[in-house]
Formats: sequence, C-alpha cells, structure tokens
Amino acid sequence: MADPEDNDDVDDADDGLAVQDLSKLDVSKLTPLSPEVISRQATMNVGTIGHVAHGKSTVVRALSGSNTIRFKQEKERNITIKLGYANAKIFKNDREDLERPANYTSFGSKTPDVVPDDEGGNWRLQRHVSFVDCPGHDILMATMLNGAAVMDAALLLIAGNESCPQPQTSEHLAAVEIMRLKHIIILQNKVELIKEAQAQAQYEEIKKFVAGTAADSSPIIPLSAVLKYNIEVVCEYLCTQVPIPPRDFLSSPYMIIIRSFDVNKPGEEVDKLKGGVCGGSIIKGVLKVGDEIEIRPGTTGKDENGNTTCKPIRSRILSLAAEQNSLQFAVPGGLIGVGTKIDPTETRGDRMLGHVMGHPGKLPDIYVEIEVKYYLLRRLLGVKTEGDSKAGKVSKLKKGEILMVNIGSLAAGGRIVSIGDDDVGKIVLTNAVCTQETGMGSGSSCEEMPDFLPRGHFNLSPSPLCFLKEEEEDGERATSFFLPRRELQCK
Ligand SMILES: Nc1nc2c(ncn2[C@@H]2O[C@H](COP(=O)(O)OP(=O)(O)OP(=O)(O)O)[C@@H](O)[C@H]2O)c(=O)[nH]1
Repeated sequence: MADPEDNDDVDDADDGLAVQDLSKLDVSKLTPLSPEVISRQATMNVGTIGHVAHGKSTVVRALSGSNTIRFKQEKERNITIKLGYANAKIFKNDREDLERPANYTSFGSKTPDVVPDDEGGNWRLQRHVSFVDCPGHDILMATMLNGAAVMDAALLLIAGNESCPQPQTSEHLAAVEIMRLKHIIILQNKVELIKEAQAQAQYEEIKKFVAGTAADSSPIIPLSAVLKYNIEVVCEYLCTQVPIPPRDFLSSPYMIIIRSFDVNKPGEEVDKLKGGVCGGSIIKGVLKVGDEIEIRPGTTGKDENGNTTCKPIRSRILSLAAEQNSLQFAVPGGLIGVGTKIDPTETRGDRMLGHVMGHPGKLPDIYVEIEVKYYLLRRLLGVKTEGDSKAGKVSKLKKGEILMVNIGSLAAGGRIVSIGDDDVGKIVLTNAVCTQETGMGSGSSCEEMPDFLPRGHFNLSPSPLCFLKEEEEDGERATSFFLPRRELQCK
C-alpha cells in the first residue's frame, strides 16, 4: 500500500511507467489489464494464509522483494500482527527457447513494464498483484478475516517439516472457503529441510486434508521461500491458474479504508502541513485526483440521550498513489493511498479504519444495529480435539452474548438483542457502520434522521461479514466464526 512516509519518493513524471492522462480517460474502456492501469496499480489481491511461522511473510518477500513485517512489535516478536501488504509485478519472458517455469519471474511494483534480459529477450508485464499477508496466530483470526474480505486468490502455506494440518491451516482454509474463494494455490514450504520421501508422504497427507474442500484440486507446489526455490512456478500459476477478477469500473466509487495516517513530522511549519491520508481498497468505481469525496460514518459521537450521532467528512482528493507509484486515477483491486485536505488529526493512527470513502451523497446508509441470518460451524476450528469430544462442538448463540462483528474492514463489538427461530439475529453494534445494502433494505437513512442513526434490517452481501466468538474450552482458548448466508434476502 502507499506508505505516506514514502510520499517524497513518489515519482510524478518520467518514472518509466505508462502515463495516466485524465483528459483522455474513458472509464468504460478500462479493464484490470489496461496498460495504464497495471503499470502503476495492482489489480489483483492475493492472500497468504496458513499456520503461524509456515512462511507466509517470507514467500511475499521472495515474490515482491518487500518486507511486509513493518511494525515494531512484529519485528521484536517475529510474527505478523497486522495485515501486511506488498505489491509485485509478474513478468513472462518473450524468448521462445526459454522453457517453463524459467520464463516467469516477479519484480517490485516500481519496475518498468518491459525489462530487457541479458540474452536479447524481454520480460513483459503480465499481472500486478497486491499480496495481503495474514497473521497465522490464532488470536489474530479477526485480522485474517479482514484480509480475506479483499482476496481474489490465496496461497496456502504448509510447512514441510510439520504434520498437516496444523490448527490454523484448517481454520484459514475454512475461512476462505466461507468467503467463497475458489482460487487457492498450496505451497509446501521449507522443502529444503526434508528428504524426498518425507515430502512425498506429506504430499499425500495434504491431498487427504484438502479432499472435498475448496482446495480439492488446487496445485501443490514444493517450495523453499528462503532459497527462492520454485518461486517462478508460483509466478506462472498466478498467471495461468487464477483468472482476472471481474471488476466494476462504472459504478459510483466505494472504497473501504484499511489504514489512515498523519504524514506530518512533529513540529512541521503550518504552511507545509499535509492533509490526512487514507489507505484502502476500492471495491467498485474509479477515484480520480481532484474528486470531491465523502467519508462515512465520519466523525461519530453520542448525544445527550446516549444515542450515536455521526457527521460524514467531506474533502477533496489531492493525490493518489499505489506503493511508490503516483496515480491520476485508481481502480478496484490493490491497495491505494489517498491524499486529502482532511485535518490530519482526524486520520492519525488508523482512526479512519472501518470507514468508507466515495463521492458525496453516493455512499450507502449508516447503521448501529444489524439483522443477519447466520449459520454456525458444526465444530470449532483451530483447536486440537480428541475424537468426538464435546470440546469441539460450537454452542448456540444466546441473547445478550457479545460477538466480534467484521463488516468490510470494520471490526466492531456486537451484542445480540434477539435471536429468531430461523437463525436470524438482531445485533447492536458498538460502532456505527456504513455498509452496502442490497435487496429490500428497510432501514431509514441518516439524512432523514440527522440526529440519530437508524436501526436497519438488511442483507450485508456483498460486504463480507463474519462473527467471531471467543470460548474457553478446557482452559484452551478457541475461536469459531459465523457468517451470514450471502444469498439470503433482508426482511
Ligand atoms: N528453512 C526454511 N525456513 C523458512 C522458509 N520459509 C520461511 N522460513 C522461516 O520460518 C520462520 C517463519 O517465517 P515467516 O515468513 O515469518 O512465517 P509466517 O507464516 O509469515 O508467520 P506469521 O505471519 O507470524 O504466522 C522464519 O524464521 C523464516 O525464516 C523456508 O523455505 N525454509
């Protein structure tokens, strides 16, 4: 994602990339492979999933050349805590004598779209991928699910020197299955640590584990992420096994905000202060430099009766960037950074996380209560249980129970206020949420009731949503999760 701290490095002109000219932009002709788009911005999101320390961050580093572990605590503990992002361009060589997989490779996001090799051939850009690096630790499952919300495909990392499956191997696979993710590539990592017979035995174990799941017919690539062995096979499969995701360029823009920053250094002079920056992923539509924008819910608070109030924030786009590539327009897909005129104190320290950005008056309504049809998983995932032991069973949801609710990039607390016989739960949220309403929504809008947030009933599709429920089982902390059936209509 565009890291505002790197903003000074953003090249505006003559950066060797395709030119984006707003005066010639015809949005109806854009595709995720248009040269002026993929030259600068990733248009496909690929997640890395799997058990803790199986090599997710290492494989992203091998593919992109960038380190996704960026936070101090993460560096100290050597585990991923927040979602990490890194972009990579995937190239194919045009020399016919070069056999697969050596004719595929990846370079960083700033690389020009045609790179000459030493033998008279050229590496030509095929895909521009944004890697979403998920944490593998069980207590960070909610973060992993936020990442799964934007994935078009996933790399499932399985360490060759451990038995399969480990708890988060099955938990992550189940999560992406529920998100309806179909394109999964399995990476049997750390193969340089094991003998061939051991690798073969684990291959059979993996085949048995994925039988009947979304990864049933997924390719299994033996890999060493540290030695970069078989990385070019991953590049090839990303081009040949994962279709270009369909994107809606024509609708009014809708971006979920995943990070936000104040990019000013302490003590900066007033006339040099820069406006707030929001990072996120556009779900549909195109945002352009100069656009008027609105952020919802925006500034939220409570009135004298304790009711939640909100005031959407309005501003203008001053700059757009994808990692270090400057953009004139941004499309659905990889993460972008949006420079605005918003007071930077409003965007400091991820304050806008969970909000959405779009054109003024064009975003969905804001809600503090949701009604959702859910289904429970039959057994707890992520814990080792003996046989048919009750510890693995998921208990029913109860009135008054507190859940964690993920809607887009928002992770909010939610209290169940009622549960119907038809597994429809009414949930009051701790945070207001602006989310997509489809079907016959019956919530009244914020404009109609400016002092109060509405109580709405709606189907959250296509906004991904899930609940996390924390349970103590024999002293072991377990996590299970629940999702609404996407096809269900609202009341
Ligand atoms: N020998 C060997 N070690 C590897 C390989 N890939 C990763 N590792 C090591 O495994 C450890 C964990 O790697 P990470 O990439 O941080 O694992 P992760 O899955 O991202 O970890 P979390 O995000 O914390 O779940 C590190 O010490 C890596 O150097 C590999 O191919 N071979």
